[in-house]
Amino acid sequence: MLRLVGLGKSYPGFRLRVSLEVEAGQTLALLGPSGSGKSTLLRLIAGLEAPEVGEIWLDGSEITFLAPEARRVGLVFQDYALFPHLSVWENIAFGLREARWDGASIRQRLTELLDLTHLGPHAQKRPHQLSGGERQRVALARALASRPRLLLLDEPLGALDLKLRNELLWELRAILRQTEVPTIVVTHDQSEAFVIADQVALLRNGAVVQTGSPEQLFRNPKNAWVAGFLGHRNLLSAQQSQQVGLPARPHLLPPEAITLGHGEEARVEERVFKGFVVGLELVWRGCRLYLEGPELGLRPGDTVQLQVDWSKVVVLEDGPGAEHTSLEAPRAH
Ligand SMILES: Nc1ncnc2c1ncn2[C@@H]1O[C@H](COP(=O)(O)OP(=O)(O)OP(=O)(O)O)[C@@H](O)[C@H]1O
Repeated sequence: MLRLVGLGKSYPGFRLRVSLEVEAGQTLALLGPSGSGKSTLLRLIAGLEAPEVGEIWLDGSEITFLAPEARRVGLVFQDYALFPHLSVWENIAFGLREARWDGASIRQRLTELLDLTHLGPHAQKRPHQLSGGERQRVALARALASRPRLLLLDEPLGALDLKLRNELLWELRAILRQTEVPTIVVTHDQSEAFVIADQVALLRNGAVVQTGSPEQLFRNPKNAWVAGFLGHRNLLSAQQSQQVGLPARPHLLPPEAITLGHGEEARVEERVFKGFVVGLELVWRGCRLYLEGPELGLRPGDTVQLQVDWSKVVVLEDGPGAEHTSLEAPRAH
């Protein structure tokens, strides 16, 4: 198990302070906008940088100032950093040879890893003869080879195109589920974090804003910033909340709180075709709401009945830094 206690590092205009825990066998996604400190935190844990304050504990012993190679931490970088002149087999075996494993143990470990990552048929190829996804799996197998106590992945799907990312996301999830090694994955993509991770830590300006399982975070975001970053749309300010009859503090109307087809009248302002779903922008009690769902044949100017289940409305924390700024959201909807 990994435990970070008040771990801190500063750069001009930036200050990181983080306390976190990752349990054995769990995958934690470090999610946050660009510049929030994800890579800095990963570098501190890997020992590539020294912290100014705080402690790092791994399996009950402190490793805060241990040399990187003494930490038994497996690292996968965004560009995979494979050795171009070595075969898949040799890339994966490299660290084991350095650590003076005997030939029979190396062969046995390699067989296990090639099996786990389905790379058997590619064992004799060089990196340039592999697809992006295969290269990613080689990097993963290499990081896992010497049985690390912790696995760190920095934007593991970052370099790949969208279609491949989706495929590999599921492969990565399956491989991580099969390994007992606690893992930290850095990503700025909420959907990626949700597929891979058991726990998500949401980072902003060098601090953890909220941690929890993907469902906990999505269903109970702490404030409008968290909700907005996770892709929620129907965020009401204190004033808008009052306007629709709620107490004067920020609220979230999650999709499951809104049903169409009965209730009060709302006006359709915009309709956008998104492939599997249709997005509708509605005006209800003077507030704009956005909903996605199956095609209902509605067009701008139409009216539709809308009902809010008030028991499903989420109360959000107020205060400085809690508000949602769309510039930091991971992507436009
Ligand atoms: N070596 C360094 N010297 C000075 N400032 C640095 C250094 N490394 C990072 N920073 C600053 O620290 C802050 C956090 O950077 P970091 O790379 O950890 O963010 P990130 O969340 O990983 O961002 P991204 O998603 O863009 O990779 C940024 O403001 C960055 O400019």
